[in-house]
Amino acid sequence: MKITQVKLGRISTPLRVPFKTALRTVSSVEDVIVELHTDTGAVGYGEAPPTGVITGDTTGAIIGAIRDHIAPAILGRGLDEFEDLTAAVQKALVHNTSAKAAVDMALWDLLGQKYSAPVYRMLGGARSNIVTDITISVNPPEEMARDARTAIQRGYDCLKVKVGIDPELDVARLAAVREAVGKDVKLRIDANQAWNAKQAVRILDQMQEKGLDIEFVEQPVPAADLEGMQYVTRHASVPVLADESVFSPADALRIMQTGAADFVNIKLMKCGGITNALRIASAAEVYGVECMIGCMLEAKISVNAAVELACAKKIITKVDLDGPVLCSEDHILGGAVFDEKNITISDAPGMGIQGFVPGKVTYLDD
Ligand SMILES: C[C@H](N)C(=O)N[C@@H](CCC(=O)O)C(=O)O
Ligand SMILES: [Mg+2]
Repeated sequence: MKITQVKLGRISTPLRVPFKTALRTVSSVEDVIVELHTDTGAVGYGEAPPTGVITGDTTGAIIGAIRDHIAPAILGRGLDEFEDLTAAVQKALVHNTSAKAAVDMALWDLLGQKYSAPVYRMLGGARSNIVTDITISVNPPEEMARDARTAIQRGYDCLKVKVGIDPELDVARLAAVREAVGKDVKLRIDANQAWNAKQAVRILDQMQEKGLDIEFVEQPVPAADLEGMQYVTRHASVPVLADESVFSPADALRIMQTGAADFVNIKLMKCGGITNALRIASAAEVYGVECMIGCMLEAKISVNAAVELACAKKIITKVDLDGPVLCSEDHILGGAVFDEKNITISDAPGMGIQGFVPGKVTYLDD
């Protein structure tokens, strides 16, 4: 099986409600789509969203990185040299992790198709169902309470609550959400780097003193502030999960070796795909650090790839793969079934993606 064409396209999917974090507000998911065509007729699918505020990747940069750097490194090469192919993707240029992730997942999709096996089974096959949380955007407390009630009505029992805009409102936000959902719903919070270390400890302690029962806090402090993160991990009454501080396997190792966080969030868009995500998962197994599998605002191809990883590895104990259920439409055929919180993996070879609803992708060469 040889790669004969790297085809790029764009797809836009509206969100049910605007998605708001301490870093950005958006009302649609905008993705670059990758198709790796082969001489056997098999097609590998990949996807990358431009999450500039976290990865630095823009739509233009993702397209340029794949078209001008990554595609020339893999075109004409065969799947038999899989390890060299995945290495060529990572070595084609520095940074640009979203572009690398899109191509890397398409290569894994092809590998599974070549050997007629679902990717999650090739990687470990720990389970075939997972349960995701759903994100509540950061807004005034009463609006967040309303959104939390809607999520409960949709069947979710674990909410990831965004905080960090006007931090003085954050305790009131969580109090409103807890009151709206009752005591049996899990609440985890994501500050997206908005606090400083001392402020984080104060806010988290206030939340726990009020009995708000927070499962963990995600990325309380700026990505580069590992000392701050370690301070929060040591002093706060709530466990800490590192997100924006962990891009590469080396970042993950540093966090694990220094105890700067209790858990790490693996996202394909930060680490450059399944290949590096597996390295992070292996390090986590060695250090006994549980992982979350997360996503950016992504549609179903790349979240489906993350589902493959989550279903393969038991060290992934927390799931934040709500991209598809935040969308009001699904333009992608095949892959995992996203039935609100319940995600069931496809048992088709590769990653099970079958293409797109006609007319929804704008191909760049057309
Ligand atoms: C969508 C997911 N639940 C999430 O919150 N992901 C990111 C932010 C993604 C984005 O801005 O696109 C996170 O910080 O965990
Ligand atoms: Mg996060």
